[in-house]
Amino acid sequence: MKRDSRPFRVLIVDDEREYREVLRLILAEEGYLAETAASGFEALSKLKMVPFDLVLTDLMMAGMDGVELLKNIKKSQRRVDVIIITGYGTIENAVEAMKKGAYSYFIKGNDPVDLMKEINEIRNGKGAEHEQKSGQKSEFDLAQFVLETKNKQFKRVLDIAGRAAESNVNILILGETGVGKDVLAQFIHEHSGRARMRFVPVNCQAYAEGLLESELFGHEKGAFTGALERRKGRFEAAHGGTLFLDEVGDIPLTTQVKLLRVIENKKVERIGSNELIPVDFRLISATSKDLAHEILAGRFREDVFYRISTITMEIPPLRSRKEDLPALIDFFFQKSQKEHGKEIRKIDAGVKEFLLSYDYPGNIRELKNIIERSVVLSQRGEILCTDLPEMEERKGDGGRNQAIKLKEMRRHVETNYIKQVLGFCNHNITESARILGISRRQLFNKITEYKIR
Ligand SMILES: Nc1ncnc2c1ncn2[C@@H]1O[C@H](COP(=O)(O)OP(=O)(O)OP(=O)(O)O)[C@@H](O)[C@H]1O
Repeated sequence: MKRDSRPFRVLIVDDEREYREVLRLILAEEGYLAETAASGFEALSKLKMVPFDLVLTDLMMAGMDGVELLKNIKKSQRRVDVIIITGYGTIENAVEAMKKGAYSYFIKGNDPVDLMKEINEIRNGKGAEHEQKSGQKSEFDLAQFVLETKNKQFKRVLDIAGRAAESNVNILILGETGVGKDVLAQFIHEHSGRARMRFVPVNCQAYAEGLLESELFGHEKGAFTGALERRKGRFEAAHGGTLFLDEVGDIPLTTQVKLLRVIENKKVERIGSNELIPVDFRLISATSKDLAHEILAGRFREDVFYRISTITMEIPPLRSRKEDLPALIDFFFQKSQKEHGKEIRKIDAGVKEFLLSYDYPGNIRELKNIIERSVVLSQRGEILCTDLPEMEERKGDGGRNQAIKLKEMRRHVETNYIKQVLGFCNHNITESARILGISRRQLFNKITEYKIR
């Protein structure tokens, strides 16, 4: 939903006349239609008459405070976003207010440029996105996923995820690429007490080392070349909600040290600043790497591992839960037809057989892609074997499998024959090599390779 087709109306509520007037002037200069109210009561009566988009309200006010006002607004006008304005001493209350549906909070005395950015964000539509999060309707639509399973191991994972969601503990999700770690992280967030707040994913693999730190911790203007503006990091963005560190195994060691500090102290320091900003987040991490191996190789810190993995769960690869394939295949066919406006009336028996027996090294992502592509490429409502290049590749694979078998056969025959000759020659290597028609060195190599004793 774009809101910039009509004037964006902001209501400033503060019992301090000077402050609300200054804010009104700044907002007017930025092109907003700003009005003021001196109390929560006045604000509510103005809200009844004028359709405001955003309310900026002071937290501490006589009569009705900012949180009370927020509750009243969310009761009757859920679409109106609210930013809480607060002093340093009352940040905790502002955080509580965010849990009750405030969009964010702004500390009096901070640079108003930050506040303007936040307001712009709301105007540009992110507010609408957030509104979904803070309202009854969830952005993560369970109907978009198959979270029922016939597989014992995955059933257990879902059960643990559901129970762990209610707590605040750090969760580590393991599993091969494409098994649905991201989906499970969102599932946990949506079942937690933080569901109304943000779910902030960070793909740690996607950033160069320095950039990852700035992404996570934020930076001050001029903190490094290219830091043209002050920027909040993802820890701050996840305040009150859930931070999801995807591919956590790819975080460089130096960043891991800093990460550990934030996880332990729940305070973040933007790059180029000494100020410690309190952050309240729930941490979910995921990786497709073998972290035990990474720790042994000196690429992952053991202390970080223990911090992030109070509860660990591993999603099984799709090839080991083939009993779920029929439901998943059906789901992705339905979804793709709807999304691409196509109707599939006939699917080749060979295609079905292939989809049910293929091993999916790319897991659910691969299954989803194969089906989506076949639906997009389908003609006259039919899906043919030729629409699935994976089937052709597999035919080629048949040849490779045969080659492996031949190699095994050769190994078997050679091992037995070498053993016989060695016995016949009383384990004399020179004599055995002569009979076999190979050099001493070649025979040594074969004895080692075939582990002949
Ligand atoms: N249970 C599910 N139901 C429907 N779709 C799913 C399910 N699990 C995963 N998917 C889909 O499969 C794709 C891969 O899922 P996801 O990104 O969660 O995997 P991942 O394990 O996090 O992968 P990576 O390790 O590459 O980050 C996504 O498009 C996702 O929507």
